[in-house]
Parts: sequence; structure tokens; C-alpha cells
Amino acid sequence: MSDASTHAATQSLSHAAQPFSAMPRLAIIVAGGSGTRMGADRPKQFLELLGEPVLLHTLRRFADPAVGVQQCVLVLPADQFETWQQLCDQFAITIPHAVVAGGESRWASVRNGLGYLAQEAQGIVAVHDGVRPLVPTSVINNTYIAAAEHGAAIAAVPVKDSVRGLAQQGSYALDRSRLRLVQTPQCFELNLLRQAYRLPELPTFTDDASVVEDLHPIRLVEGDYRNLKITTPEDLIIAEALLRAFGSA
Ligand SMILES: Nc1ccn([C@@H]2O[C@H](COP(=O)(O)OP(=O)(O)OP(=O)(O)O)[C@@H](O)[C@H]2O)c(=O)n1
Ligand SMILES: C[C@](O)(CO)[C@H](O)COP(=O)(O)O
Repeated sequence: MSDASTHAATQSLSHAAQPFSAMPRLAIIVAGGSGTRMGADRPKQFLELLGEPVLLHTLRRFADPAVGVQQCVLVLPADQFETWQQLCDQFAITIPHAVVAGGESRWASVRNGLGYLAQEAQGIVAVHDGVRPLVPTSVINNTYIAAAEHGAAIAAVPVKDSVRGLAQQGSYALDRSRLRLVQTPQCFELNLLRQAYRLPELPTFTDDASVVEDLHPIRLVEGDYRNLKITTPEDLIIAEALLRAFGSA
């Protein structure tokens, strides 16, 4: 990180010293993907979990008054607006949110979501995968609070399994105590996230922390093993079991 970019990031974060309660909370829920690994007849965010779309479960978590989000932007594939409108009618979804068209990659979808937020908007913005419907309210709150204090904070959990790296020939053991599995929400001071998303996309960007980290250190917040990302068919079964057992945590 160059001194100039550090300085710019620090300057843009000057108001982050306010108490977290004074920082408006914004959310971008990215659901612009097509769900190729799920292999279903529609994008996985529209599949049902206990009779309701995955995306409705996720939206509800962010609409919880205990979280206090002021503005929620939902990013959808451009060709799925009508599907979502039908689901809103069918499930009588009244949670206020704006709908924005996604892009070719998660990065492009987040950038489009950010572009929707007014230039004069300020506060802490959470980016959350639409396909993480089980995120506990406490994880959302703790990530917002940490970002208000530190500028950038993401949820992550320790690795439970042994892990090996691949070498040209064979493989080698990795020290799992030094690894974390990254989740969402990933929360940032809004101007910092905007600054990061003005830079060109790199193939190494797999989440928002990887986009921001050259500009600003990332604080890790304790995530939750229930906060799984629905990616392949067995995840739906696990998510339903977790929902039955824990409801909205
Ligand atoms: N162009 C994209 C790609 C992904 N996402 C969102 O980013 C989150 C995490 O992505 P992933 O699980 O990879 O979703 P898909 O891209 O839909 O799945 P796959 O990679 O299996 O096609 C999801 O909520 C997904 O909808 C997005 O908004 N825009
Ligand atoms: C953002 C994320 O959910 C953190 O684990 C993940 O990186 C998304 O990855 P994917 O490649 O889009 O599945």
C-alpha cells in the first residue's frame, strides 16, 4: 500500500470515529449470480427453503429492526427482475428495498449496487451474499459495529478440518490455526468501499475484503458456522435443518 493511498483512505475515514449508533447503516445484498454449481432450473437465490425463497430469508435478516438498516439495495440478474417481482407478490414481501441489475462477476454486481447509493450518502455499508440466508443478527450487528470503529470488518470462522496445500508433486500440511474461512457480511465505511471499487477488477478478487485490503486493513469479526453459503445441492438440506433447529438466530 502506498503512503498516498493510505493517507487518502485515512482522510476519507475521518468521520468513522463517531459512535457506531450515529453511523447510518446501509446494505447491498448481492444476488446477481446464476448458480451454476447448484445446477437447478433457476438461480439458487430463488429456490425455496422451508417453503420460502432463499432470498426472502436473507432480506428478512437485514430488515430486522434490531439491525437498523436504513437502506437496502438488492442486486439481481438483469433477466430476473420479473421473477423477483412475482415472488414479491406471491409472498407479500413488503420489506423496503431497491432493485439493481447485477454484472458478469460478483465484483461487478457489488459495484453496480454501490453505484445506486446516493453520492452524498454516508455511513457503513454491509455487502452480503443473497445466498447466506442464515446469518445471525448478532453477526450482522457485530460486523457493522467493528466497521464503524475500524473502517473495514468482515465475518470469518476458524477452520475445523485439516488443510493441505497442493504442490507440483504431492501436497503439504498447512497450519489451520493461521487460517480463517471468510463469510459475509463484509462491512465498510462507504467512502472506503467506493474508493476500492473505483480500481480495476483483478482475478484475485473473491470477496470485498480482497478488493479493499490494499487500501485499508481488514478487521476479522467472529462469524458463525450456521452462516453457510448455499452453493451446491446438499447445502439446501443443511440450511433447512438449521432453520428448523434455530429459526432466526
Ligand atoms: N455475477 C454475480 C455472481 C455472483 N453474485 C452473488 O454473489 C454471491 C456469491 O456467489 P456464488 O455463490 O458464487 O453464486 P453464483 O455465482 O450464483 O454461483 P456459481 O458460482 O455456482 O455460478 C451470490 O449471492 C451470488 O448471487 C452476484 O451478485 N453477481
Ligand atoms: C464472498 C464469499 O461468500 C466469501 O466466502 C465468497 O468468496 C464468494 O465466493 P464465490 O466464488 O462467489 O462462491
